Amino acid sequence: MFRLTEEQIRTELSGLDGWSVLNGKLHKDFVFDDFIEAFGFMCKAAIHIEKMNHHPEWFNVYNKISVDLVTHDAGGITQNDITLARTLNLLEK
Ligand SMILES: C[C@H](O)[C@H](O)[C@H]1CNC2=NC(N)=NC(=O)C2=N1
Repeated sequence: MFRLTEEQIRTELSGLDGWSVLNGKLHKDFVFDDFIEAFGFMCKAAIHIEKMNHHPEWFNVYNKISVDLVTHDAGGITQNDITLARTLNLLEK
C-alpha cells in the first residue's frame, strides 16, 4: 500500500465530511448524544475495522471520540485510511 500524495489527500478530503489532516494523519472529532451512543458507534465500527484489518487510533471521553487514521506499515496516509474514514462517516448517522 502506497502513501497518497498531498494532492490525492486533498481531493479525497473534499468528499469526507468533518475530516482534516492533523500531524500527518486523517483526523475527525465525533460528537454523540451520550456515552452509550459513542460506545455503540465504536462497537459498530469495530466490525468493519476488523474486517478491513485497518485499525484507528481513537480516544473516547463520554460522548466524544477523536479519531486519527494512518497506515502504520506505510508510515503515512493510504487509501485504506480514506476507506475507513468513509466507513466511519456512514456509521455516524
Ligand atoms: C499484522 C496486521 O495485519 C497489520 O499490523 C495491520 C493491522 N492494522 C493496521 N492498521 C493501521 N492503521 N495500519 C497498519 O499498518 C495496520 N496493519
